[in-house]
Amino acid sequence: MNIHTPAHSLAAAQREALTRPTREEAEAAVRTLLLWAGDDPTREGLVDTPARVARAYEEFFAGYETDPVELLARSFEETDGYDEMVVLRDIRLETHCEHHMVPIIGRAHIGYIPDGRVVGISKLARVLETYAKRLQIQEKLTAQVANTIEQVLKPKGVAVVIEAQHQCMTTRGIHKPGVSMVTSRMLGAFRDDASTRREFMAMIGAPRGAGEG
Ligand SMILES: Nc1nc2c(ncn2[C@@H]2O[C@H](COP(=O)(O)OP(=O)(O)OP(=O)(O)O)[C@@H](O)[C@H]2O)c(=O)[nH]1
Ligand SMILES: [Zn+2]
Repeated sequence: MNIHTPAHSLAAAQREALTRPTREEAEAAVRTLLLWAGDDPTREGLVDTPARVARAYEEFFAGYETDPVELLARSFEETDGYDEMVVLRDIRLETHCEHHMVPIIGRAHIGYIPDGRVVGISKLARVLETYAKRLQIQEKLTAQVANTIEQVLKPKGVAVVIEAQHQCMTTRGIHKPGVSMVTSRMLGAFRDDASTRREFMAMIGAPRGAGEG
């Protein structure tokens, strides 16, 4: 695969090479996991669980079916020259860790400085949601959201900060509840100009240290 393949199409291209199992095969896999956990998949409480899990997976991983670039396709130019920062803060984030397939729960903050065009503000949250409904690591999710906004909208700058708790660290393994991971991706003016970055950090009430360096 060409290294210049845009991030948003990577998952789609990779998936083309894969054969999707049938619903029955997916449910059979869940039955195997129930047995592996040590339970009896034929008992009353579990007999419908494979179907429920398959439906839940359709919801958790619906983001493979959506092209985030299309979400940003409609933009508006009648802004009377508005060229200040636009920030969407405290967007609830739910995604799944690609290592353990357990939830990562947190908040995201997205900012950009328009260059003649603005986008419907809900679309920024939709871009986040599309990438979040795929298996993720937080760094990749952060970069994908910022890169997509930059590629499509071509603004003067894009900033994305994500703070999240990883259940693979809170409910298993190292068991450290209360620990958040903070990631940021700064592009354009947010990367080049410290005062722009500080203004964004102040607007989102950023955790100390986020986005610096
Ligand atoms: N960088 C990064 N690491 C993550 C993320 N989500 C989970 N991880 C880490 O991925 C690593 C996977 O490490 P492994 O040693 O392969 O797996 P493991 O034996 O289950 O690791 P432990 O969680 O330490 O028990 C762990 O350190 C997780 O904490 C993420 O979004 N970003
Ligand atoms: Zn994990």
